[in-house]
Amino acid sequence: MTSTTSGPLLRIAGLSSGYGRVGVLEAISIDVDPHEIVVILGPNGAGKTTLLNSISGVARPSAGSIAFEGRDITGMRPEQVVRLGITHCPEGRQIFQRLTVEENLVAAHIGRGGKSFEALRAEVFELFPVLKERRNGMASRMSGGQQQMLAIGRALMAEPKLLMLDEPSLGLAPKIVHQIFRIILDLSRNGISILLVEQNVQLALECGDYAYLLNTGKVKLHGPAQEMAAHSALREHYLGGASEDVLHV
Ligand SMILES: Nc1ncnc2c1ncn2[C@@H]1O[C@H](COP(=O)(O)OP(=O)(O)OP(=O)(O)O)[C@@H](O)[C@H]1O
Repeated sequence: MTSTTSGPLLRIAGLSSGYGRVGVLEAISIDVDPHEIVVILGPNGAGKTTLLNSISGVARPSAGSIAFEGRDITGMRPEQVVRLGITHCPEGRQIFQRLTVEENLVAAHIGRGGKSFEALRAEVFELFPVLKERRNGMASRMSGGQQQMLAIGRALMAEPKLLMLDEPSLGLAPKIVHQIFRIILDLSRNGISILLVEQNVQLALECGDYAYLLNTGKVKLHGPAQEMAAHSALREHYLGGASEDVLHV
């Protein structure tokens, strides 16, 4: 196992994965380059969350490999994966509802990258001033948008090199969604690579660099985000009935 800084940050090659005997992903190959926002699209049940779960060590790969910075992390336990610099911000936010904003941030600080809790908290408060205002308030009392901000803030406390976001716009008002996407772009400009699962196809492709379309556990289409946005097959896939071939835009 060698570690290298050239090549993709994350390389998934021929990955099959699922839960116990339930196979979900079939021979998936995906790359995320440093500083890139890579978007994962696909209808309900396509396997998008399973992909993130496989990277973060929650779902078990049965074939293929996952390499991060050139190091094989296939099948590693979640706490090891986080320590290497991959943070998963799950769908549904999963913050500690009965803790305050501040307590949520404390719980997420694992001392991975060397920055102090205070320094990281200051960065999170700068990105999300509302979290500073509500730092002593109970998480459960916050709006959906504020809870999503807290979920991202928590993920940042682990100083990720790769941040995986699972449907961060789900259930949020358009104004808040745009705010969240602006933050995602800022994070990527600051050097964090992003793997973004998103149902808001248009916004995700506007913000992303490269995109993959999953359906029934397979990559059906992939290419630069701008070209994907113009691709009629993308629409067909959402409506069903597209060809079984993998199309490379
Ligand atoms: N814990 C689990 N155990 C067994 N099967 C699961 C589990 N979680 C998900 N699945 C199954 O895996 C398949 C893919 O689910 P997954 O959540 O990865 O899809 P998705 O693309 O993220 O969809 P959604 O947009 O609905 O979240 C589905 O058929 C689902 O029923």
